Amino acid sequence: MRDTAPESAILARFHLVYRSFALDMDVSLPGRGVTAFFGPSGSGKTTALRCVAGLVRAQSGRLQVAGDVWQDESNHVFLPTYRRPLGMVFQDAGLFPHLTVFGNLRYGMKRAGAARNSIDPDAILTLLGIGDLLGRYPRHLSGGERQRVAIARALLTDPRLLLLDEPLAALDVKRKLEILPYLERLRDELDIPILYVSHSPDEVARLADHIVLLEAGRVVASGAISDVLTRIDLPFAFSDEAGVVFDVVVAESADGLTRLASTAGDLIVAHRLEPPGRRLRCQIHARDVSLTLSRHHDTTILNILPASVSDFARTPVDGHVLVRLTLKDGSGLLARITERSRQELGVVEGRALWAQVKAVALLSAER
Ligand SMILES: Nc1ncnc2c1ncn2[C@@H]1O[C@H](COP(=O)(O)OP(=O)(O)OP(=O)(O)O)[C@@H](O)[C@H]1O
Repeated sequence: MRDTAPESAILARFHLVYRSFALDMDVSLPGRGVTAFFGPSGSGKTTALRCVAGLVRAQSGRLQVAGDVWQDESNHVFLPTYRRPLGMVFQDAGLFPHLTVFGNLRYGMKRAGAARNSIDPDAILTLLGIGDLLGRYPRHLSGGERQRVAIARALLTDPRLLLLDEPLAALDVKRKLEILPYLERLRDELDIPILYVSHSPDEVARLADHIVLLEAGRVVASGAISDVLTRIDLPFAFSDEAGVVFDVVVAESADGLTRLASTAGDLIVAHRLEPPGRRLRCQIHARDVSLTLSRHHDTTILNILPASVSDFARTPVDGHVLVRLTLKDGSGLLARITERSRQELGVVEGRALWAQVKAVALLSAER
C-alpha cells in the first residue's frame, strides 16, 4: 500500500510497553546510508529494530518505508515479518550449516521470488568479496566471512531495507577490522537504507551517516552524525573520545603528505595510499583542537581552520570547557580547553578565531 511521497524514507513511531521497560520512538530516517541505533545496554536498540522488522508488535505504532506503510495500528495494519521486504543479519550469521555458501545464497535468491530479476548476484558477491567462498561450508569460514555471506544472502532477497543487529559483536578485533571496509562499501554503494544496532562508538563514528541515540527506551537525539556528535548537551560530548567526523575526499599526495579536501577546508595528513577522488572519513577529537585568536605561522601544526564560537559548556572534568565551533561551511568542530584559557582569550559566543588541529584520525582503511 503506497502513501503520499514521504519527506524521509523511513518514518517510525513505536510505543511499546514491557513489564519494566517502555520504548517510545518517533523518528524520520534517511532513505540511504547507515542509520545507527546507538545507546547503552538495555536502552532499547534491539527492541526498536525488532519493531521495524515486525518481530514484535508495538501496541501503538506506525512504520512507513519508502512510501509503503508496513504498520499503522490506528488502521489495524500490520505486515508480518515475512511480508516485509527486508534483510536481517544478527550477531550470529545464522547460516544453514548443512549448505555450502552457494546453497545459502541460493536460499536468499529463492526468497526474492519474482523480484529476483532485478538483483545482480555477481555485483553482490563482488561487493562483499565472497566469490571465492561459494563451495565452502560455514564451518570452514572465519567469523568475518560468515557475516559477509549472511549479508550477501540478505541482499539477494532484494530488500528495501537492511537491518544489522551488532553484526561485529561476536568477532575479534582482527576480524572486525577485516569486515569494516565491506560495510563501508555497502553504505556507499547500496541504494537502500541500513539500520545498524551498535553500542560501539568506534563503529558508529566510522560507519554511520545518521544516529538515533537511545536512553532507557527514549530517543535522546536523532540526526546527521555531524550534528549529533557536536551537540554539547548530550552526555557523550564529555567523554575523552568526544569529537566530530568529516567526510573528505583525497585531493593529492606529495612530500610524504596527503591533502584531503572538505567543504570546511583542506586537511593535511601523513601520506595515504588511496588515489585522488577517494572518499574517506576522518575524526577530530575535541582534545586535539586548540584555539588561537590570530593565525599562527610559527607553528608545526599543519591544520589550522578559521572558525567562530557557537557556544560552550563546562565539562564534568574540573577546569575544562567544551567549545562548539562553526567552520566556514557551517559544519561543527569541538575543542576542549581549560576555563582559564577560555577567559584569557575571551572565547565567547560569536568570537572569530582559529582552530589548530593537532591530530586527524583517518577512520577508513587504506586500500
Ligand atoms: N520480550 C521482552 N519482554 C520483556 N522485556 C524485554 C523483552 N525484550 C527486551 N526486554 C527488555 O527491554 C529492554 C531493552 O532491551 P534491548 O535488547 O532492546 O536493549 P539493547 O539496547 O539492544 O541492549 P544491548 O545493547 O544489551 O543488546 C531491556 O531492559 C530488556 O530486558
